Amino acid sequence: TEKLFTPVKLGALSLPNRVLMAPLTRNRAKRPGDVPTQMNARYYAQRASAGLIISEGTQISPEGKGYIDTPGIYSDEQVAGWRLVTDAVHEAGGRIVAQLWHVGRVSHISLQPDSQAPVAPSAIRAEAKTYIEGGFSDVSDPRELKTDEIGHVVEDYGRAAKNALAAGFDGVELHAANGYLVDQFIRDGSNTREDAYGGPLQNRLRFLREVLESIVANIDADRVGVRFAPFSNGNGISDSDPMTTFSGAIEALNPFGLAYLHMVEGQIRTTEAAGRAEVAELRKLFKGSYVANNGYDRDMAIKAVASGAVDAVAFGRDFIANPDLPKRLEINAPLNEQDRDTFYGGQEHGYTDYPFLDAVSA
Ligand SMILES: C=C(C(=O)O)c1ccccc1
Repeated sequence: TEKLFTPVKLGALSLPNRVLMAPLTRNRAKRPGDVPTQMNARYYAQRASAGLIISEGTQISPEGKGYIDTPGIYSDEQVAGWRLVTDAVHEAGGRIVAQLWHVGRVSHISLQPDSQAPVAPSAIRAEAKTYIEGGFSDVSDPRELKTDEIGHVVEDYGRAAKNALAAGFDGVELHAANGYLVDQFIRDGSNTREDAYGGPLQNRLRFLREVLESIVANIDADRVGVRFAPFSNGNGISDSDPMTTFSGAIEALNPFGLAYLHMVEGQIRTTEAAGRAEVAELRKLFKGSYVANNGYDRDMAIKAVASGAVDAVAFGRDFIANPDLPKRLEINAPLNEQDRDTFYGGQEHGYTDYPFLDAVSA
């Protein structure tokens, strides 16, 4: 059988196959309090045949929220809600890690505590939109985090990792991609700080290092993954030299002994550039398991894993529409049509009502 459908160990995580469910924001947490629900549990349990499920981004604090109805992982009620999800996934024989998320400047004052300005490394507004009550909106002007505030955000990541374990997750993935807070510190287009967190690359990587130290103080490093998107300009992020910046970022990961590096290989939400030469060069720098993402289809995924350069492939939108994606890929069955109108927000329709193959063939 193709290597894509064989077991793999990513750190301490033993997976039955290499078809992973990528993190997918679905904006279906319960109000008030951004709490995961039984409906979320059903959605994730339907997809338990994934080698590993990476949860949707879950904000580590109220300030870390950037879109309407995304779930948090900082309150007791949210932890109890996530417990419903992990129990359901485990009962269905699956494995799931929590993607720890802080949006930084990609937010709106209507989503912030006391309608305050979103926080960021520097007071530079992102050329980005978010969705709030009533629809899309430009993101708000952020304020710069004071040097002595940064430690509190670092602690919020550690607490979120502890909460993820308490909620029954098998591990965590640090969201360091797609122009959100960690990415904002790493890149020179969004970080113009003049303290120890800005300027030279090693300073811009300081926040990443401190956040990882805070996380691995609460959960074993071989249960921790990191997601980068070196070549994406999504959410208005930019860097003057992505290859140098992310070579340094990947080298900063190596001492931790992490479970995996997850890389969006091109522009987010497009399919260009997967497998580009620079990606192969960055891949070689990471001394650990590598999860590839960005528009892979069945043939590309089979080839990438068979080549040995890629240990697993994360599929996003295909997993929205196909709860039994690993089986469909293995037997090369047709995939369900994706309904983009129900990707973000709503209830069961377009969430838990996509058909399984046997339902279709019966
Ligand atoms: C968490 C997201 C990301 O990483 O791009 C996201 C947020 C809103 C819509 C789609 C995706």
